Amino acid sequence: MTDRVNTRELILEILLQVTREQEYSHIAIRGVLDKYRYLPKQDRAFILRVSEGTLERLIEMDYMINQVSKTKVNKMKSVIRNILRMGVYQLKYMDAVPDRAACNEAVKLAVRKGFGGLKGFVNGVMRNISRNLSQLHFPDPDKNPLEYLSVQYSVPMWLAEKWTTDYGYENARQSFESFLAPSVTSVRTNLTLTTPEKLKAQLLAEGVTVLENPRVDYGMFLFGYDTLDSLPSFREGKFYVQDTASMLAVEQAEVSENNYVIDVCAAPGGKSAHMAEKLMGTGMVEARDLTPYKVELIEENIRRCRLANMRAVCQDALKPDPDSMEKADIVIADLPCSGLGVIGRKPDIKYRMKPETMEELAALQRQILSVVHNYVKPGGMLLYSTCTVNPQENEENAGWFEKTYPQFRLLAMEQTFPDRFTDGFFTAKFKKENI
Ligand SMILES: C[S@@+](CC[C@H](N)C(=O)[O-])C[C@H]1O[C@@H](n2cnc3c(N)ncnc32)[C@H](O)[C@@H]1O
Repeated sequence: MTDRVNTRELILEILLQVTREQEYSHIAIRGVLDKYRYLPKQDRAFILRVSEGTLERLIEMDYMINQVSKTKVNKMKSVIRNILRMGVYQLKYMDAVPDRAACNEAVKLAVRKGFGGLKGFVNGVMRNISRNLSQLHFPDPDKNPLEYLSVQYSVPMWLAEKWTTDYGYENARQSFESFLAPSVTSVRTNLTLTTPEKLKAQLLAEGVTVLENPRVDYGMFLFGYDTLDSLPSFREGKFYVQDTASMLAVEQAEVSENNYVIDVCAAPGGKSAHMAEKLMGTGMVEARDLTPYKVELIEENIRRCRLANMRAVCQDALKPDPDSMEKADIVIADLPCSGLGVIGRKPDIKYRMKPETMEELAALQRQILSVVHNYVKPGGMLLYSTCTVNPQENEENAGWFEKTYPQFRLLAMEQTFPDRFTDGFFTAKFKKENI
């Protein structure tokens, strides 16, 4: 490892940004990896592995530390708490890091960050866990099944309880387990610019490992690349990073030539771009979002994917737009949600989301739906979707919508649960009767 930059200090920086400053984990990690692009691949892989792994397993790390430390984790200084968490992660999950190195580096980092007075404490906790790793106890799955789920898969108790109540214990267990599996990059071929065969050949030539997506013939999973920006195929717009469940949601909309589509909450533009690509240069997709920053993200994707039949517009979905009344063949309402289906890619969601926020989000979704359904033409479609797994935001909202707006008929509704290759996702497709 290079000694000009201390990789563990960068990992600590990421953990502090996420746990203290409430930064999103993928943004904090990406920020550091982008800034230190010049580091050797091995160092960057270490930063990614330890920061992602520690953040995914915070509850388990705290449970272990609390067994050996008189000062409980929630009473520790945040720097010390996070040094211990990342140190214990290395002890438990990284055989390639010798225990002695994990302990020594944790102590050195505490000193470097101005906590020399606590070096004995850090040393004591780390060495105690290292010596007794196999003797630490964990909740018994038979006696305390919910506590077991919470600690084993690092999910808060309320979420273990709620998911078990809503969908059953085994579904909860499998979903939580899938959140901890290494995440994959799922991509969709831009069929307006290339074919899956040609894209695959180009990616292989760029040194990427490619696995075909068995559920979508233009989808693939990519492994073994450094950053997407470093791939010419990405910069040339030949593929878009998109989860399988999102691709299947767009397939449901049955877009046809010359359709006018309004996507009311569109940034960064994944579903809109997919729609525009399916229109093969015809029709128009209007991709709207709340802020100029979000609109710029959409515009970047329009440029990169070279889509002439898509435009980005700044528009609050809660404010009725008189010019759009009954104009759209398809309205996409992929609304802000609790995001429980994407915890595998964004682990901080499981620590931040609260039941009361989920209630607020379910109410916000109803408010947005009650405005944007007006944009659908008679005979047109409304596609409601979320990337969450929560009956209140999903089936209950779909049921509420059908009851409140009887001119819409529910054609199909699907909840997918997360697995290693797919997010948890919900779609409900409605048709506006031709009356
Ligand atoms: C789930 S994301 C959309 C993802 C997008 N459909 C895609 O596939 O790439 C929800 C989006 O809703 C936007 N949003 C939240 N409140 C909004 C509002 N009142 N009006 C418009 N957009 C809003 C957020 O900025 C966010 O970009």
